[in-house]
Amino acid sequence: MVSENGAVNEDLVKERQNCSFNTLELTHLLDGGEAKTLERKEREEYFLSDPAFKDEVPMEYLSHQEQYEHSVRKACHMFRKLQEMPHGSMDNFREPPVESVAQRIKQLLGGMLGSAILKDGNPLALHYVMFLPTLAGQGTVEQQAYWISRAWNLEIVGTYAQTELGHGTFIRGLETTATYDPSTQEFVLNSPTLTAYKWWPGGLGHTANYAVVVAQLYTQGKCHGIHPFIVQLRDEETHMPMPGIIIGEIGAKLGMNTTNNGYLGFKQVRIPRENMLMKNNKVLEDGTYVKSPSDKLTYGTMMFVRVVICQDMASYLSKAVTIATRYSAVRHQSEMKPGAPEPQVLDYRTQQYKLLPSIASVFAMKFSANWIWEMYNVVNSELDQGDLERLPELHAVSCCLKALCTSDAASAVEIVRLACGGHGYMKSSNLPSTYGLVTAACTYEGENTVLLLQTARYLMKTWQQARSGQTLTPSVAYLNLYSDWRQPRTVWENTTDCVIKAFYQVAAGKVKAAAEHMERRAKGGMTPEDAWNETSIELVAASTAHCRAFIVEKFIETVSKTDVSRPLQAVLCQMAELYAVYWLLNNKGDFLMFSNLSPADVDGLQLWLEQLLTKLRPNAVGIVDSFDIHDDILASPLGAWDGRVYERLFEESQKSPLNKEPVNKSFHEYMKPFLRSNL
Ligand SMILES: Cc1cc2nc3c(=O)[nH]c(=O)nc-3n(C[C@H](O)[C@H](O)[C@H](O)COP(=O)(O)OP(=O)(O)OC[C@H]3O[C@@H](n4cnc5c(N)ncnc54)[C@H](O)[C@@H]3O)c2cc1C
Repeated sequence: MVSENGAVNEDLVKERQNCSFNTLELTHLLDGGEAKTLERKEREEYFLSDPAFKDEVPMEYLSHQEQYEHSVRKACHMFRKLQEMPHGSMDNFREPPVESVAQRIKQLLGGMLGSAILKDGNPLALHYVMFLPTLAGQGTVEQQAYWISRAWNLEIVGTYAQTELGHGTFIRGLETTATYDPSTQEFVLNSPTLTAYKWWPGGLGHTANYAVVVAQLYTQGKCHGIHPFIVQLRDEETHMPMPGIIIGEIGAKLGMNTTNNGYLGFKQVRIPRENMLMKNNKVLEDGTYVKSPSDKLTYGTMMFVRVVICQDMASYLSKAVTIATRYSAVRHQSEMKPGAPEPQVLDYRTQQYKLLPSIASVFAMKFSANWIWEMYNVVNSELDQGDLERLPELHAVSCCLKALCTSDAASAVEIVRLACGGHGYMKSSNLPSTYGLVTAACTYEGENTVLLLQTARYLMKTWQQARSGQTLTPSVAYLNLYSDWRQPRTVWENTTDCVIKAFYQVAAGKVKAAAEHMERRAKGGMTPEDAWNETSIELVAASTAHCRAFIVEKFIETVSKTDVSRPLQAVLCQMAELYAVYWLLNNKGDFLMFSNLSPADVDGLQLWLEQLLTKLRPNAVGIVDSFDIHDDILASPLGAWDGRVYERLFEESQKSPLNKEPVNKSFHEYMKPFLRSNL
């Protein structure tokens, strides 16, 4: 039913009336408390009410070049506003004090506010996300004092240039060289081949004037592997490329078209010795190389970035499911019963199956990101005391969690986009650009398959330890418990305890199978490397099962411990169960093979899934409303709070430049002569 006079759509009004819990309570829970919700809303109001961020013509109708120019304008305005943002207005009466500038920057670059202002990527993002943290993490105290203050005050704009045309994952294979010349105390940077050109860094094309460049270090005739160097790319006044710097943008991509990803080649470019970031390894004036005692210290930044990625994935997905769920409540289609009115598409079981598990995934990602953040802090404080024991475990968990959160988010965004039928294919729905942003994260900061294989390496090691009877660290302790999956089966029960156990049984079974198959290959005469490669499909599957098991466990554990009202508790538990049963049924072969599940139990599980969908259906709109996403952040006619889907879609269509004139000149230039010539 279409609303009159701009009122809220009647279906949405009904949905909201039928919601069984207090949506504000869930909003506060997700934000981390009422004060945080208020802070968020103030921040959103401060930025989103600014007319400088509004587009007269939607960005997608601009040329590539215009899109870039608008993005730079918006990005500069965004960070200027951030600097001017009142810091203390709330300090006097709010505890804890208002968020730090670093937190605000994170919000401005993240999946909510950031993607509302710049839908297709921010050309200044890398300056904050990678350039500054690398200076902080890898520079000496003197280097930090000089470079961080210049970067922080935006006297210079930087990026992080690691990936090359020829190498991404395999960073030891990078070809850019930095050769030390003791006679001038300079490094000479060179790109010996085309494949040595840097390729991908955000902001590199036309935005940054400096970069941290990762290159093979040569001194005294010897290669010491890859190291980071600060290189000036462009003149600070004219922005012209510096001598010997070959620089530009890599071109249009599936998404993120305004991040200005660039290429960079060096022709014997000289930089002072002091521009090598020397917190860990050093080159002395005479060219002597001094190696750091431990290079594990850079793990911290990597892990921090992965946690942030998981949080961002939850944000992007929460936007997509809000759009698709509100639309599904407003959209009526077909006849369920002959002659009956067309139902809301949300009432179709298959539609619920597309939307509700995707909504549940948002919670799963948020809770597991919180959990790994706590683990990160514990392990970091242990590191300060010289205790490195849990570092490999944290590394393994962060790798697979980044991989699953990004790949789940990418498939869920696509599922809910399809759930919006044709309208989901419209750029204006904001679902295509959301997909572009999310799927990129499957590749950057560690390609997902490669990350899962890193977790697998850890699992293979711990598997050997389990076999030799050693006690294992918490996230892999299940390998001790379920190492023998051929032990007699016990009775299956549709309970969360039984389900969690089953996920771990599957993970243990898959770890064991991969380990045994690798061993068998090695015994058959294969080199360990070949055996690894031959077994890698199963290794990736083992990592995935391991990660899914702890996401399920953390989800169920978190909701059972959360102190909330009973109606909300019920909804959260249903979400956690739905998430678990959905993934269980999606992989039932594994569960039949490795857990207590038998074929006779599958019908019961299917019924459980359907019952959960039925229970959650009346709260679907309420749950996405609780995400409390500002209409300007959703930026979608399908998902706005008032549900005026058709009016808004039509309004959006009017923004197409083609509709500015009744007849396009191409009719007279091409069509008419063509049509006439056929007479
Ligand atoms: C949007 C975006 C932004 C980016 N921003 C930056 C940036 O700011 N700075 C920067 O330096 N880089 C950046 N990158 C580059 C990014 O880090 C690399 O794309 C990434 O590391 C993967 O490397 P690759 O593209 O060379 O893929 P490859 O490593 O060539 O991977 C190709 C395929 O080979 C497989 N593969 C590779 N190695 C193995 C292995 N050991 N075992 C099994 N399979 C393997 C992979 O799984 C994949 O399927 C960005 C990339 C994207 C998409």
